Amino acid sequence: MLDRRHPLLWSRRGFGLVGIGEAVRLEFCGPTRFADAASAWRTLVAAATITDPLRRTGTGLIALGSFAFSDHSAETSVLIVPELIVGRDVDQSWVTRVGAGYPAPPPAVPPAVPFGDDIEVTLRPGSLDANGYVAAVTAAVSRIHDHELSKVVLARELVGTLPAGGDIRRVIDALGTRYPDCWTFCVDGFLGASPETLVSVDGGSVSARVLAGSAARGTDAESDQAAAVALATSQKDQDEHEFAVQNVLASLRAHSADVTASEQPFTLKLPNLWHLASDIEGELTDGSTSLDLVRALHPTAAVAGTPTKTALALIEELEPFDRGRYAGPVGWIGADGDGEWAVALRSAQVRDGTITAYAGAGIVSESVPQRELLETRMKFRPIVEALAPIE
Ligand SMILES: C=C(O[C@H]1C=CC=C(C(=O)O)[C@@H]1O)C(=O)O
Repeated sequence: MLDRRHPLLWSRRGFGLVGIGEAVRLEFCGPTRFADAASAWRTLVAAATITDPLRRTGTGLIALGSFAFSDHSAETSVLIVPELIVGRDVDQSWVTRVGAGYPAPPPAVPPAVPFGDDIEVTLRPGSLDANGYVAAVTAAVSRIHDHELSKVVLARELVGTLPAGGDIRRVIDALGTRYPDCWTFCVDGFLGASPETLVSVDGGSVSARVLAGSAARGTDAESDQAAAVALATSQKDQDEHEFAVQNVLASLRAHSADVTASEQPFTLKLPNLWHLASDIEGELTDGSTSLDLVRALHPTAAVAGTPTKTALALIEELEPFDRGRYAGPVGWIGADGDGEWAVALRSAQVRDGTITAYAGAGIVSESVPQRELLETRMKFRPIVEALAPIE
């Protein structure tokens, strides 16, 4: 189903949107990228004639989007309206056709093209190797001890070369199969499987899933359970998590008077690690679209730090690379403004035969640099393993 050359996908469990072709491509950059995208989307929707007899999540006119993390990134942020959208939920499937003429011609879903050969890519450190990362974390901890900030999220990249003609649909398929509880996405060559919902808007309700605080899975049932309990009771992880929850609540309060977080974080089990997680819910009071809320929320403390401005400045100082779309918002928006956006974690950008994967860790005053390095290694696993042939 996925377009081999330009796969466009958003999916989790039984829900999925696949885009084929590009009817409209909108590009944005710089500090105004979210505001520009929100306003461009309103303009586009106002000019469109939409026939949507099903009127359910993901039907009608939609755009898939991916945004750069930093205001200063050289990476473009995009909203792509596919020519053809194939949607699926647990009980129904649909096809939406987008065209310049009206009425739109009947949808013709192209035949599925079989996957190409297995892909095998070895990823190597990019601009920050293991020692460089440990040094950056050490520097960050000392800045936290100097009371410049409370938390900063530091990332590193791994880089590899895709074999000529490599079919990245294999990578996307592996991510979706191994991480069914994560958002599997691919937009404009940027792909991944993220466990973190930045924001979801559905018929006036807003929700988010905040993640911060991680632990390795155990090697057997007993040690796995012990790892989850240790995470749930670790003061360091609780503190790191609380920064992230408070940050999201503060951003959403302006748009939802009754927004609340689950009383205690819970432990979320993923194949590669445990996370501390909190679900946040509320009713929207100001008619914001999902893109308006993306703008209000990004960057959260789970990917930047606390306070945000100081953390962003330290990231620019200590990370010798452009994060591109890693840790930026990725997702979709519909004509009514509803939509689902994830924080683009466990992700990689594919461009001109090169694949760059990213992973980071939240650094707080008790952080041990070598442990944070190991944590990033675990967070690379989804991408690293999706790039290895199935055994
Ligand atoms: C920055 C990443 O994870 C964030 C999300 C969940 C847990 C995190 C942590 O425990 O450090 C990070 O804040 C990443 O996966 O690259």
